[in-house]
Amino acid sequence: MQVAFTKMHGAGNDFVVLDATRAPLALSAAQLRLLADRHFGVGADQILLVEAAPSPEVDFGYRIFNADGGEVEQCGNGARCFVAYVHGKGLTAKRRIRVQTLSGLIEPELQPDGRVTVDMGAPVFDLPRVPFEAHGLRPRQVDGWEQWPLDLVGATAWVSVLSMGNPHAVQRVDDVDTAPVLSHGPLIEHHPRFPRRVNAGFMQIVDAQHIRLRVWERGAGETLACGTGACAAVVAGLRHGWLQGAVDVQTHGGELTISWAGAGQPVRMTGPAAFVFDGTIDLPDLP
Ligand SMILES: N[C@@H](CCC[C@H](N)C(=O)O)C(=O)O
Repeated sequence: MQVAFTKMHGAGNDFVVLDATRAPLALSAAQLRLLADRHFGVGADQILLVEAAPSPEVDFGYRIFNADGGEVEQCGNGARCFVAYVHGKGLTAKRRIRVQTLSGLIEPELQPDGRVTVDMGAPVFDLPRVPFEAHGLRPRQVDGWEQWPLDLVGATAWVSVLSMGNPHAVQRVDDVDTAPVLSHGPLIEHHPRFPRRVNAGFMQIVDAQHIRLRVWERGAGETLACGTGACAAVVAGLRHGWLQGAVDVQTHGGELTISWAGAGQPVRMTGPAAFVFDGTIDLPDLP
């Protein structure tokens, strides 16, 4: 099967974007893994599927698949690339669109300078909805909000737990360059307290308006940036009182700006979205 695609990235978090607005596109998990494979396929952290609006209230449907082929609820950097894609490919003239994801509605808006701002919706702190199994665990209060202990092999990671539509465990570290992202990231991702696995964030506070962040992503490993991870880290930092106002998040792939006005309010994320190239790939039938 010949599949046309567009390669994009948002702050180095890279995507294969597929247009399924005119005809449905059903790819198996193995085909998605091949598309994402950096040696045998195109290469991407996530595959984004652009679909026709599933209801009159929205402009498009948006499905997201991790490099491991699993479908997920939300992708922040992908949301910025999504609006740049539908606008750039002439699928809509609108600069602000309403998009249905698995975890709800988001509203990305293309700015005059080419950057994109996304209303990512409100963060969720209700632990069963993350989902996080806290029974029998004792949290500690740190600067006004709880952190939870995760037993790793020979170590304990204290994490703030929340959902940005997808699950996040954020820990504060002194220095992201020396943080155990590659060794602890996979252990946190697969920790039994997270029944649907989790994205593991490692946040260094530079000052009240700046953080450095690395994220070990569920289903993709460490990426150059994670949009929902940046939102989750800033929300955690604001709740703990370590941050104030709009916060610049420095990742290995670029900078994002995140703001959040408090409980029940949506998180707003601004950052870049870039086209890399268009192509087609001959995808074999893979069950
Ligand atoms: N790169 C993303 C998040 C993609 C999904 C994530 N790995 C998950 O499994 O929840 C972003 O920019 O938010």
